[in-house]
Amino acid sequence: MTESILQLKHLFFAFPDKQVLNDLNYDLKRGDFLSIVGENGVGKTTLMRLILQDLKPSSGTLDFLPNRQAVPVGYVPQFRNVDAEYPLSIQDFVGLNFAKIGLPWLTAKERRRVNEILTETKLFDIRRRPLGQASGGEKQKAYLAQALLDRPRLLILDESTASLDPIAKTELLDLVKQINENQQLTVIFVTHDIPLARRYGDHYLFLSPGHYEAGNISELTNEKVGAMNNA
Ligand SMILES: Nc1ncnc2c1ncn2[C@@H]1O[C@H](COP(=O)(O)OP(=O)(O)OP(=O)(O)O)[C@@H](O)[C@H]1O
Repeated sequence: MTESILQLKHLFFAFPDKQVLNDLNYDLKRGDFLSIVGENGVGKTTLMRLILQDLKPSSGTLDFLPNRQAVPVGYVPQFRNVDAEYPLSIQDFVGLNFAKIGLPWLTAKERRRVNEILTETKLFDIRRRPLGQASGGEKQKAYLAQALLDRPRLLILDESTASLDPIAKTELLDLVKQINENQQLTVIFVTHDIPLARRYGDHYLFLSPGHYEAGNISELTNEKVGAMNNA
């Protein structure tokens, strides 16, 4: 049986003036590609903040297995444009996570890892291009490369494809799916795009106010999306 890497049990979360998550239960398995969908304001970002331990559950548990240290988490944010004057090259940007205060250069081993990840994300040939002059899709791939540098076991794509053009969306998600399948990287893909959620996900978690549903991606039918959104 596939091992679990994250278990949510009776998870409740409320901001002082707003109940957001109600008794959420989910068992995330290693190597799964989980699409999380739901309308604006249902709590998708809140759930990511709980997983990233930026917020604490009001009650219930959220456990990494076998423990938190064993599950490094990578995070790719929503696309934000980088100023055209941004001075770092793509390779320096990707290597930023290795930079240490007072020691701004990388060791040979770190440089090798940066090159490996640039190759894996198909950025190697344009590694010297200033990030500010890269296309939207290339910038987002650079964020992906940065998130993969430390070999996460769980990758969160937090609306990371929103505002990319259709080709860039497909390129980014094809890359992630390849790594997901070849390296058993577990992926959480938060999106408003139901067709993309279906195309890449193995399972889905559909959040709606005060309610949720989860299942195999084939069960995420148009009828279900309509019914959940009107519930
Ligand atoms: N810091 C906060 N304090 C109080 N309420 C908050 C805070 N952050 C979010 N909320 C509220 O909690 C609810 C869930 O917000 P959240 O951002 O998790 O939703 P979401 O599903 O990610 O929405 P979207 O799809 O628009 O990104 C919303 O009603 C939001 O207004």
